[in-house]
Amino acid sequence: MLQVNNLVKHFGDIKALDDLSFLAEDGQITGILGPNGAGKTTALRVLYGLLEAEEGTGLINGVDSQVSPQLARKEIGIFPDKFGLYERLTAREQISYFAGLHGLKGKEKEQALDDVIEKLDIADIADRRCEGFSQGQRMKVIIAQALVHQPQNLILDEPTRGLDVMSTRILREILLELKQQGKCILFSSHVMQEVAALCDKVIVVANGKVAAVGTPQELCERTGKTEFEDAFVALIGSDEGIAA
Ligand SMILES: Nc1ncnc2c1ncn2[C@@H]1O[C@H](COP(=O)(O)OP(=O)(O)OP(=O)(O)O)[C@@H](O)[C@H]1O
Repeated sequence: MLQVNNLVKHFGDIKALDDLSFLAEDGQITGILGPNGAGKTTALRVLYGLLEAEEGTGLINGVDSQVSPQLARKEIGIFPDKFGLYERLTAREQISYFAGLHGLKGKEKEQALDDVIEKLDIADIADRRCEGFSQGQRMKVIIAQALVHQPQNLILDEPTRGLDVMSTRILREILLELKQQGKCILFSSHVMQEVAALCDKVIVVANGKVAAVGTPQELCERTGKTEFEDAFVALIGSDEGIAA
């Protein structure tokens, strides 16, 4: 379970988070949808303890990520907004590096690597250097490194940005499978259809605040619209910075 309570964060004069609170539950895919600059990345960074908010808390399975970052990170996997692979490492070495960062060693680490490589169906590329990997292969390696320590929660920041159609489809299937396993998945997006198609709950964020929370259908009903896109515009007054 992932929760932020009353987050306030400024960058100079910019109020990036303005009393932001939300909850992402186990066994669900929760989407944060908002235009450019809404505060999505800032909120996720506070949640995984990379950034300190002036007010409020970020909780991972109830553990405050500022107070107990090590404990909190055990239960969190991160798919960052900008990712790169170490081109000279093999996929297995890359994933192993992240397993090591999470304190896995020896036989336990080897078993975790074998498990995640099997789960993501990347045995055929596991011992190849990452240079030359396709987008889909890269995406799977990044997911594997996020999941190798078997966290309960997965946070993805704009995961489909720059991905081709095939890789996006594979990623969606992986997220749905993780949801079936009872994991808590939280992802940010500014792509409306993606959020509408995948999410059990949508948190609409604008100007560092929550503008609305609900299933895509609930948000349509609440605004009296049949299309999610129209509901979104009704909720935040504009669709600038949002992709259909
Ligand atoms: N390190 C920083 N220094 C200065 N301003 C920042 C910094 N990080 C974020 N901001 C500002 O805080 C606000 C929220 O930014 P944030 O990146 O959280 O938005 P976002 O919703 O993730 O946007 P996008 O969809 O464009 O990634 C923006 O006005 C942004 O310019």
